[in-house]
Amino acid sequence: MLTLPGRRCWLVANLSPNCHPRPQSAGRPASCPRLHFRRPGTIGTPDAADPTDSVALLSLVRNERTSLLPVIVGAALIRAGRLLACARARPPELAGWWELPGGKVEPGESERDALLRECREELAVPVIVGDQIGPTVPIPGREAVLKVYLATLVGEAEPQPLEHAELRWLAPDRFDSVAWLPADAPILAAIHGLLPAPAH
Ligand SMILES: Nc1nc2c([nH]c(=O)n2[C@H]2C[C@H](O)[C@@H](COP(=O)(O)OP(=O)(O)OP(=O)(O)O)O2)c(=O)[nH]1
Repeated sequence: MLTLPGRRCWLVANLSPNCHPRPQSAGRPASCPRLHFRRPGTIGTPDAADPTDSVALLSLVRNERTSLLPVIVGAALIRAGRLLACARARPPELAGWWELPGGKVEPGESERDALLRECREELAVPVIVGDQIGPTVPIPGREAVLKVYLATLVGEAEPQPLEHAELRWLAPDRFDSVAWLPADAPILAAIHGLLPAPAH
């Protein structure tokens, strides 16, 4: 059960496997029998949902099946068994820490589109975005979560550090040669498990 800022209601989720969402159709907004609204203090049959709230909330809940927190997306760009690591240049408190390229998902943007945009803005390269890798991780000190997707470069273009201090391609046995932002740790472990050990 969730409460929503500015909404004086509960959002109740029915997790029964027999409960299926109804798609949007002409003249009728999308609705989902899994989700109902109840005013505080009410029990029993759910209230009829306000359709405006319903659509807004469904888009939040359906937003890539994530939490209601804002999402920071990162790209695990892999080439020849190596991962692209990027040293932050700003703000001062994050400068020098290493991360995956990416950033905030803008309102109305899908997570994949945000990654395409961020890779263009930060690295000047087109990419193909694959599946999410590793867990969705809360970012310490921020009301946001980090989600990382596998990605591959399109064509021969070399990523440029347009917004970062430095870029490095790291083999799995060199992941710990740089200081990663703490939220990345479980995701790096998942990427590590995916890549073959380098031949020496
Ligand atoms: N891009 C990226 N951000 C990460 C990672 N790990 C991690 O904790 N973060 C944190 C650092 C920042 O607090 C936040 C990303 O914010 P940001 O300021 O880079 O996002 P942005 O580029 O969209 O924002 P802006 O500066 O353009 O306003 O997520 C990561 O691997 N990649």
